[in-house]
Amino acid sequence: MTPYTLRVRDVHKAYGRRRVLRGVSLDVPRGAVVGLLGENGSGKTTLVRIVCGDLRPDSGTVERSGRIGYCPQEPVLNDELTVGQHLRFFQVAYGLERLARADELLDHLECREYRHERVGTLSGGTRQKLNLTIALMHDPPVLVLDEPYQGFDWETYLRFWELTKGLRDRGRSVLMISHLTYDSARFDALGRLRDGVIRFGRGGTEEGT
Ligand SMILES: Nc1ncnc2c1ncn2[C@@H]1O[C@H](COP(=O)(O)OP(=O)(O)OP(=O)(O)O)[C@@H](O)[C@H]1O
Repeated sequence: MTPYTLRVRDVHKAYGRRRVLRGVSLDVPRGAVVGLLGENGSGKTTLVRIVCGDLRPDSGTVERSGRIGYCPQEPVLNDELTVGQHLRFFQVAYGLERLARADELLDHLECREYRHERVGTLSGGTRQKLNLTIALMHDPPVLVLDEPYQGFDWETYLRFWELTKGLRDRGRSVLMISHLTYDSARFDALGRLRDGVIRFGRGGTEEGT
């Protein structure tokens, strides 16, 4: 069995003449949390979309074992539906028998009380908690989180990292886009996307954007 649950090799992607990715390679081992930094427009979202299978690379390969959980930067939620209705929708989409993991996540993020609220009435931080819950509720082996703590207050931010530690301990592989300099020590490895390629340092050794 491969020690990697996500492996990206020599990925290239251009939009017309703009060559955004010029040979990106990346491994996310089991039980590792890998951070990805990069300036605005460096190609992070392009790479994430390719990893998730939402966009085809011009060349190169992406291998991943099993399902993926994707937490996009902009929550894709329906304002007219309640939190609970979103969870039921994704329960069916993911083919889950029960919502036990979703309930656990809502409890951990302290937002179970919003279960019957329409999403259109929620604060930005609470919408983001739901966004994250949806990405994690089917407990996939590979997670791609695009600035997952946007809008979180400090307590929730710390809870988020407790949650991430739990994912690491259970052997999940996490690729996380981050913009925060003080985050860097929390990653097992940290890559910076610049000029179309990723250069790696160990977590805690790389400067922020
Ligand atoms: N669909 C598209 N068509 C043409 N150009 C695109 C498209 N998507 C992205 N780009 C361009 O590709 C480059 C990389 O964009 P991308 O969104 O991947 O960067 P990013 O690192 O995620 O940026 P940010 O930090 O601002 O979110 C940018 O110059 C952007 O304008």
